Amino acid sequence: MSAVTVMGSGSWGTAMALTLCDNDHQVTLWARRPEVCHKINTEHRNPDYFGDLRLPDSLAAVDDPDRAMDGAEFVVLAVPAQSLRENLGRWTIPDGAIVVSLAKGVELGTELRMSEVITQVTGIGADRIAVLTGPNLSHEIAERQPAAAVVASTEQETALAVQHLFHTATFRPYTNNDVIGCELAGAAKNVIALAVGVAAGMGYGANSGASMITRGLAEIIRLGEAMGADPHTFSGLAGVGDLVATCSSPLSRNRTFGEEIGRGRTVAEITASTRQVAEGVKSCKSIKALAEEYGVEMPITYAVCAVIDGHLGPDALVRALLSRAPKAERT
Ligand SMILES: NC(=O)C1=CN([C@@H]2O[C@H](COP(=O)(O)OP(=O)(O)OC[C@H]3O[C@@H](n4cnc5c(N)ncnc54)[C@H](O)[C@@H]3O)[C@@H](O)[C@H]2O)C=CC1
Ligand SMILES: O=C(CO)COP(=O)(O)O
Repeated sequence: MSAVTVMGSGSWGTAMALTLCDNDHQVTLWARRPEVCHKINTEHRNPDYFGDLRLPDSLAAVDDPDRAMDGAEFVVLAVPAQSLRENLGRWTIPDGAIVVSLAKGVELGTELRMSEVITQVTGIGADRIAVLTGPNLSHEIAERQPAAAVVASTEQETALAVQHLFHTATFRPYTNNDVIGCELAGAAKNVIALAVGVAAGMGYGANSGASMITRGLAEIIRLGEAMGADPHTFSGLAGVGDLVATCSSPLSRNRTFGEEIGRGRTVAEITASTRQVAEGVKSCKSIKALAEEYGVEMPITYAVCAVIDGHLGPDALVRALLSRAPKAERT
């Protein structure tokens, strides 16, 4: 049994906390809002994210970050990507703790991956950081539906420790040492899910979705290879696996956000109507900046940025992609 603290009590932090409780770890969940802590501690529910789902009695919620992390051997970071730097700046991660990053985003302005932000702000070395990613829609995980995942770390011992930490009867993490590929894949698939959602919202069917998923994968691989990722990572759970799950599922916030755009709502309207994060709405810009930096073509990502910025309507997005100059598939 290990002492684990999950920092962030939204959908994914809560689902991972209950998975860790299923493994009999001593789990503390940090929630910003005292009323969320109260509900978790007294009613064993987090209704903003999981309706009536009963959380394990052993799960303790705390609203003070220092108290939440006191004595933690593992600290699991589950706040949105664009808030990670600010939060880490306020927190003190216990000496020696292994840090697990859950956020799927690339920081705006710096274009840093989450593990890089963690090292930059806390000074914690890459050998004590792991990234957990893969096809893991939180509601399915919270219902204990079977799923696989990837734990990536440059340090094999860290990857193995985190794999062991999370491995339950229904949740099966594999290890991987390609942190760049795993993090990039997790962030970039959200952008492709926005595009697939736009097409779905406009009434297009499976052919359009599959075409965007496949060409989306091609542009993610192009960027990944330029950044030094292992191309094999993209045919694994962090790549194709997460891309297919996110782009196909009505549970995906990114796909749903795209669908709403496809139906004619504005980005401002959709953002105002949900408290949940759709990381691709911001990360599309940092991924576009990476594409520019590495000189890689990412037409779907560029078109998504134009739609999010209001420069392109949903129908123009589809036209823009189809009217590009004809080319061979493997380029
Ligand atoms: N929900 C899912 O199915 C999965 C989510 N992820 C990733 O996990 C990360 C967190 O996502 P979710 O938990 O799903 O989001 P969410 O929107 O459900 O919850 C976000 C949580 O962070 C808190 N939060 C928001 N802004 C904050 C700030 N500035 N400072 C501190 N806390 C803040 C919210 O109060 C909430 O507790 C994202 O990067 C997402 O891509 C990864 C895999 C699955
Ligand atoms: O990352 C996810 C599934 O693996 C969750 O996707 P959304 O953030 O689009 O809901």
